[in-house]
Amino acid sequence: MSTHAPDQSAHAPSRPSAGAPAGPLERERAHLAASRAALRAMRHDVESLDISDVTTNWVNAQVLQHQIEARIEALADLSGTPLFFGRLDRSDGARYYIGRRHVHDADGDPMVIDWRAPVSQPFYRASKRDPQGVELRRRFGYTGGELTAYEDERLTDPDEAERVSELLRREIERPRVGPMRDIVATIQPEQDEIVRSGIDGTVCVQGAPGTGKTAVGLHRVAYLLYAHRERLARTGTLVIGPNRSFLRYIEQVLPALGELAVRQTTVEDLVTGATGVEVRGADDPEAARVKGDARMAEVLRRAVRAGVTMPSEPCVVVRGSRRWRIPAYELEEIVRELLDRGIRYGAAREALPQRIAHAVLTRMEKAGEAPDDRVQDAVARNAAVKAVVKAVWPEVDPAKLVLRLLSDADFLAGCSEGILTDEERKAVLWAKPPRGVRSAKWSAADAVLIDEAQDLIRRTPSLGHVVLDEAQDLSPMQYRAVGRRCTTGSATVLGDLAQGTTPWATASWAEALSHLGKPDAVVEELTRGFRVPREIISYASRLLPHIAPGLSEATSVREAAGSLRVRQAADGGLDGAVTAACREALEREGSVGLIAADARVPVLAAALEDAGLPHTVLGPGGEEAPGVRLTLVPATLVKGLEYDHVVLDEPAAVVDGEPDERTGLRRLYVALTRAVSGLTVVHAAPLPRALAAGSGDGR
Ligand SMILES: Nc1ncnc2c1ncn2[C@@H]1O[C@H](COP(=O)(O)OP(=O)(O)OP(=O)(O)O)[C@@H](O)[C@H]1O
Repeated sequence: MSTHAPDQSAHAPSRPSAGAPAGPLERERAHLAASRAALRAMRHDVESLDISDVTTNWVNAQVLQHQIEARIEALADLSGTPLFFGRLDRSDGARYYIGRRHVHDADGDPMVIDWRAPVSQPFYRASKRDPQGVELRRRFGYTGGELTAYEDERLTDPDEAERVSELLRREIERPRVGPMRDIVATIQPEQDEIVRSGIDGTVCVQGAPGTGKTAVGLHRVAYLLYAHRERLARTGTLVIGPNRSFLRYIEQVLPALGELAVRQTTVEDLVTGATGVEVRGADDPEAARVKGDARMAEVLRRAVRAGVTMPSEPCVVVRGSRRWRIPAYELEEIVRELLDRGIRYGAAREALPQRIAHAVLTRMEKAGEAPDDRVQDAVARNAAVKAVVKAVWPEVDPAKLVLRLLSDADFLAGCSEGILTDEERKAVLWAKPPRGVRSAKWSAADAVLIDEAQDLIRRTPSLGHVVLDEAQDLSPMQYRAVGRRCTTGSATVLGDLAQGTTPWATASWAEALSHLGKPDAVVEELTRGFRVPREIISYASRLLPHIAPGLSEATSVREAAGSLRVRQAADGGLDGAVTAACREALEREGSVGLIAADARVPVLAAALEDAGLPHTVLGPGGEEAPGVRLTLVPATLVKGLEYDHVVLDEPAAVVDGEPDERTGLRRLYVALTRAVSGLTVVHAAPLPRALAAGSGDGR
């Protein structure tokens, strides 16, 4: 492999003069300029479309105009985003430039191929061992939108050794400012297999911090939208992340890949949106654990059906001069049959009048009448039939039902007999029941219960594909809520068992996938880390035996010696040492994250203020002011995020901020694995034993 850049190459490229034979870099720049011109022409063609002749009415014109505007937007040439990042020369003589989108010339011949097209696949997968018909793979390097370097791999040349791409290293180490970027130019083979796996199967990815799970999940959505655009346009896709600050961090990736219409949400926003309840309360850990337990699904199923009563009176339908009488025992048979069929409560309620009407019609036929469908419909709407339905199979409001379940001890006891213990019932019952659905201080777990109840009444529509990130933190009931949104579709489940910090954190993917309703999903493991330098990941991995003994330690593609510093502050000098570490980090390029136990955030914010260091404090909403490089991040919000330089304040306080030691050490593991280039740990209290142990290097 060889890398060529103006600053390294013996043949520093100069601008080609007209007619002079250009060097390789000039030729590539010329192709870039031609591709940009072709893209402008494609955009111009769409802009100059005249739709006045082809649309017959106003609505069609609006729809078409909207489509055209979307297409124009999609054809924008974003200045900071290179049109292509790679080239493949195949043994059969074909040459393809690989980029974020397809560009063709005036004759329709491709100038740039979409990275998701099948011909692009070898760009990501071909290797010396398996060249896949590729002779040369060229990667391009850009500086500020300018093509400045390229790197070649001759896959069929036996004399050329395989090594880590310099451009990949540079791409990973490019300072982070602002939100997450796409990795389309450097997707690795093991990641590409997940990105391009078929739409019909659910994939679960267990991966250590920084192995690219989030990146892979987002690129998979972009890939599926390309490969199955029509199907997914009909059925929809959804990305679910742990909180709003995380969603803000990732929100630019799909638009940068040309996908503007993918909804991104949290489980909480998903279920509150669907049920219309507002989360204004919080549960204590035990109540939350019980409410999130999968056994609650059966409790709710019983609760929903608890209102069904067996008829004690016959149903008498009067039509003209005749009376038709369905005895109570026959009505009971109908009701039992509907209960046994296990269909949704609401669907059964709609079917009941038709069943009763059918029984009436059977009698009419026996009496020599010849009633048709219209008569059946009329009977089903008869007041006597309606009265039976109302009494026997009452309408159920999901929020009211959950309200009753959590306020009425007898009702809860009846519905949870043999399922919950007395203590568990006590844990979930409201001490002071609210007066109504609106005044109730619903918790996040309550909203999930209401969503489950709603689904028992009416089927939740399924999407085509759902990506679930940081999945290890979901409760079984939350997995069910996500699962019912992809019953007829598929899912990509991403997570790390070692980073689970909820009381109900997933212990095994097999169990999680069964709650999700996808027990046959394939579980893949990613272990090659891209974010965290080797020295830092092995320091953090000291915690692994205590937090997830079964998991293997992540490796790192990057050796960045000197990236880890552990400093003991003098007594009373912690805040000063922390601000000093932040100041040092700010001397370097890139973003700086100061991570601290939530309880320490106000003190540190004041210390930064006193030290005159401009910063933003990350809140649940996730706002980070543009241009401010230092962010103070509460430990509970840092999952999934990353910073070029991390200053970690008082590890012992991070551990103590959690209800138990294992969760505390997991939180610490998350905090220790956010750094791309440097980590400075500052402590006054002794380091947690699991971290200090085995250091052997005087730390
Ligand atoms: N193939 C790649 N090329 C370049 N950068 C990559 C690649 N894969 C991952 N990265 C980068 O590594 C960093 C970590 O990726 P990502 O956040 O997706 O990891 P993760 O596994 O979700 O981490 P965590 O478990 O901490 O949430 C990101 O900056 C991402 O852009």
